[in-house]
Amino acid sequence: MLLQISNVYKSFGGKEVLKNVEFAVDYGEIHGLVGKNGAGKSTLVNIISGVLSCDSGAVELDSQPIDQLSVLERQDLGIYVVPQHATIIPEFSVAENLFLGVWLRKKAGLVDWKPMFEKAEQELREYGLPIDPRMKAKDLSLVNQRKLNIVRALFSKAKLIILDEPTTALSADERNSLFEFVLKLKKQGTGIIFISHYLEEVLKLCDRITVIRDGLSFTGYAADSVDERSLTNLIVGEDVELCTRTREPGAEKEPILECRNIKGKDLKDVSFRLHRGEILGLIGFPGSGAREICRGLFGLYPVESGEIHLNGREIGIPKEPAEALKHHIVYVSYDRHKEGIVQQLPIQENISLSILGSKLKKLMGLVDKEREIDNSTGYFKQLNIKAGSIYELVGNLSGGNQQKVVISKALSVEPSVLIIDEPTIGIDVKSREEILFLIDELTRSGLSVLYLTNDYNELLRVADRLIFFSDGKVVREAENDGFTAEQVIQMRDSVKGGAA
Ligand SMILES: Nc1ncnc2c1ncn2[C@@H]1O[C@H](COP(=O)(O)OP(=O)(O)OP(=O)(O)O)[C@@H](O)[C@H]1O
Repeated sequence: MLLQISNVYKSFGGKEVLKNVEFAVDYGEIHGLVGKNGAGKSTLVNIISGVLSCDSGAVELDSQPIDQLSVLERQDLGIYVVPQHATIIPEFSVAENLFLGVWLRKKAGLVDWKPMFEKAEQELREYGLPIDPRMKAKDLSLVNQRKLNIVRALFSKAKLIILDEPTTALSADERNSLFEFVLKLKKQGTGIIFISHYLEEVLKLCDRITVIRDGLSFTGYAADSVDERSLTNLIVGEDVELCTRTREPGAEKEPILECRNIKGKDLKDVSFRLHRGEILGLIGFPGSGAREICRGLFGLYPVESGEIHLNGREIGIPKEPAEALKHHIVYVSYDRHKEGIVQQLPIQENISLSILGSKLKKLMGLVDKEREIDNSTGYFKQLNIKAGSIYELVGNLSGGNQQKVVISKALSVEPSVLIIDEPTIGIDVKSREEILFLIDELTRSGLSVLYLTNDYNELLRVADRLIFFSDGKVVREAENDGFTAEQVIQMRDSVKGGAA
């Protein structure tokens, strides 16, 4: 075995997270690590990489104990974590990123660019990522940024690579391309730990799967884990009901939001309507205008001209989120770390951030503390946030529970238009269904939703109508009439370039 973990126990201030975990990864094995939000997956990864030490138990690499080694010492032995959020430096070239910390230098200390680019080109080709090493990393697609992170680990002679939710926000095609890349690593003998909440891909890609539940581990061969449903039940410990929206046929079509000829950098001419109580699915490649209009409606993307009508009345184009919030238009960003949470603040203050200037405002700029606690406690319970109390720091929560805080913050505004961009990132199957049920329920009392996600299976379960974006315009509209994800991909691809 490459990695062997036995009897691991870890608690945080009396909260037992891992009680007795056994886990092993062989050379050339892809090992799936799954569990509910807060089950302890990241804690286990941190124990493997050396960020945390376990309270008791053993961690061995190549049959040698590594418990006492630091993160850097473990990296030298070949353990690398590729986090979900690419750790590349966007303004640096691909080569500079690849050799970060070990840039090739001339005698005078200056960077020796020519050999550095040549070596980078050679390494990238060798590891199956033939991209231009001179390119700025920010210009790479999301999937190539993730691959660059993996190549960086390989270049540093990684034996064990831990991929933390590597397919988040990737399209179906990009996911497949990443899978091929990972399978190549497996063939070369690299051990891989693959963490994901997308059980379909875990079952497809992994040789073995370990489920962490109630602090314990259960390992089995993927081929024996009958299907997604039985794996879901093992993770959650109970049957999960899937949310399927039951639209009322002939529901009243009262427009609530209308965008007319919206133009801006990547927005060439966007017009569409959103009806009261409707969930409208937005589909399009990056840069097609789908994400740009979502952000533009919340003052996070520059819109130069056009009209936005809300409830039949023209409102100005928001220049900043506060202006959109005044109209009860809220956006949940795909990037919770940059635009969703403040790690250093407790849950209750994070949830309140969107309503400090409205619902919670008291005379003389004071905050209505009682209302703040009521509001946060309500969402804490409703979204089943896993934490000791509303006073726990958000930075201490698991990723999925942080996302629930972001959604609570958005719902606190009592939005009339909720714009959600990859809302279920990092959320486990049970929580995802709870959130979908909640959104479905809120639309029955008038909430209207713009829903943007690459997960078309999820989108098709909840959207009433779909609009397709290409080249900064809406180029096709369709009622969601029992389409499959494959059909949606075909429709999306057929409109690329602007043809309806
Ligand atoms: N530094 C810390 N201090 C206190 N509690 C912590 C700390 N780190 C993690 N926890 C708690 O340990 C538990 C496990 O968290 P962990 O991040 O390992 O879960 P996870 O399985 O990775 O979840 P997710 O799927 O949501 O990312 C959570 O309840 C979390 O709040």
